[in-house]
Amino acid sequence: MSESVLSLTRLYKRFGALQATHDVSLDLQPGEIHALIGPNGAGKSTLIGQIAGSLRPDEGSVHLAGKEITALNVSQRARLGLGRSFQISSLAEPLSVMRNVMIGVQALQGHSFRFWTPVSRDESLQAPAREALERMRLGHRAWTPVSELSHGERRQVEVACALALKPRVLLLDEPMAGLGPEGTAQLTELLEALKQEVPILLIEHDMEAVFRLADRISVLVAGSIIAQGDSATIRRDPHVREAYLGD
Ligand SMILES: Nc1ncnc2c1ncn2[C@@H]1O[C@H](COP(=O)(O)OP(=O)(O)OP(=O)(O)O)[C@@H](O)[C@H]1O
Repeated sequence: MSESVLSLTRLYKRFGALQATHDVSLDLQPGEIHALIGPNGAGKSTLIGQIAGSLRPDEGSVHLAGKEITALNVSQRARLGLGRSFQISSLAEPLSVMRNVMIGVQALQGHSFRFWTPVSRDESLQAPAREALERMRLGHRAWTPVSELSHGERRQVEVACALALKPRVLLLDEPMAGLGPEGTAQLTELLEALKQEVPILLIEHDMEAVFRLADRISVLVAGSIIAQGDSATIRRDPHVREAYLGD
């Protein structure tokens, strides 16, 4: 196997008496989509926090492209290539799609204002934003206000915001939530095309999308990984069926 782009090693996180993650290890290989699934309260958000840097694990380590990032904060991790989209949309509704993506690039580049070039014409912000929008097939909507987009298009903009920062890894938190069948099918197709360039850790409740997209699946129940494997293995695992999928 090639070297992992992202690896979590024996992560523990406790809130008072509650062990929210318990000895969680998983990794993400180049070119793959690794899905993390589990019932409500399983610890998925807690794990995402430990990967993204908003929560510090009590024990264990996180490596990105071979470098230990366990002690780094959210923006340091983002600069090293940890890209993420959020469960709750953070787009600015009145602004154009392009402007929303550019704001993200600007924040990462660390120049919040410039003397000579108006932000809207700054090519160092526009070029990566445009490229990310093209990859999400949203080039034709670049100058449309976000308020006029469909729910599915907003999700694509959110992924574009993460992509414009040229991440090594994408962490996607329930990207299919609230999408109809058409939006889900379109995003599924886009993510399938994207994974060769940027491996994806996908947290998702839509099991049809997970089984279609994921090269590997980890099942988190009550803070512990109870099974890991490809779709076929996970579908027939008796513990997973009992704890999560139902019979
Ligand atoms: N800051 C916190 N303080 C105390 N308990 C917490 C905190 N964050 C999460 N928990 C608890 O940890 C457990 C795991 O929660 P978490 O939100 O990580 O699960 P989840 O799998 O993301 O759930 P969902 O799918 O509903 O979002 C839950 O019992 C939750 O109540």
